[in-house]
Amino acid sequence: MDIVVEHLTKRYGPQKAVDNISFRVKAGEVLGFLGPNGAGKTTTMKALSCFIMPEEGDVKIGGYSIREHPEKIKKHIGYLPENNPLYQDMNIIDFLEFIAKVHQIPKHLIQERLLDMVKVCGLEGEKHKLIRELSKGYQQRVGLAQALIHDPDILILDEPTTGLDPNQIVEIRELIRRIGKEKTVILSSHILAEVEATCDRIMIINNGRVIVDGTAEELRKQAQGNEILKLGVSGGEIKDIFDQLLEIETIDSIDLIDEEKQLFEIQSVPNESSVKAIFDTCVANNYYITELTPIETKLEDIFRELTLH
Ligand SMILES: Nc1ncnc2c1ncn2[C@@H]1O[C@H](COP(=O)(O)OP(=O)(O)OP(=O)(O)O)[C@@H](O)[C@H]1O
Repeated sequence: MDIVVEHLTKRYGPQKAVDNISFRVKAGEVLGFLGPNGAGKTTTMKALSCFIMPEEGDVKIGGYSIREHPEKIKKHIGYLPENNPLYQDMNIIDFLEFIAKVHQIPKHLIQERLLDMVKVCGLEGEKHKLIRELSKGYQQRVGLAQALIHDPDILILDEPTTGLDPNQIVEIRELIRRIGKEKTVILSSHILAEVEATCDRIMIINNGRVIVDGTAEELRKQAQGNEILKLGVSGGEIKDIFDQLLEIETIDSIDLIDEEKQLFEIQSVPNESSVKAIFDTCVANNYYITELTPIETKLEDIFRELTLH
């Protein structure tokens, strides 16, 4: 089921929380919304889940508009809100049964769905505990189970790992990845590693606008443009090596980064690789390469560069 967002705008008073956002999500895709605090991620997710109505623009899910058919759309969406509100004094089974009834799942199917969710979300050992007795990681699993109980095609997860310890984060990410094999997933985060580890595609949002949209690899390419290599060469005088490398036409600049280890940082001209020419030059001069590795622009740097303005 595809999601099509067209010119979505939501204002709170004079402020545009979401400002003319348009994008598409294909069925089966896992999309990460990334952005600093207040960027507009939650507002966009609420509009997609029909919890708020935008002033302008539209969202179409499976061809249905949120303006005309919110009830139809809600049946296809599972939503895990920020801070995962749960009824603390219910046990897991009672809570999930309650949510199943809210979704009007036929009575004779509820038991089977409950057991399914307990299994999928790894809640077997805890299912009779009260929600307030659960660890945060398990509470988050219950949040996922309630979002999935009506078997929606689309899952919208607002900061699903916030407040979890590193082990719990890994577990929830694995669970999302597993679920993402069968469903369209949109999740938000301000942690880059999170979206990189979980999502097929990343959208960076800032001040209510989409400023970048692509795979992690595309983002890196877009940001760095040129090949950057870390090169270590021995078997010759550093000045001679430097001069020989300068002869290579595809090399744009060379920096000496460690004199003792004879390490250089090499930047190639746009759209060219210098790897083969470096290798040939070293062989021709009886130098030997101690290191040759591409330097990737860190997504952290790209994120900071794009959202600090
Ligand atoms: N109910 C509201 N009333 C007034 N302003 C709001 C309301 N909800 C959100 N905003 C404002 O809209 C902007 C976008 O908020 P939103 O919650 O969508 O951002 P976010 O990217 O999800 O941020 P965070 O990562 O901090 O959760 C913020 O400036 C926020 O203060």
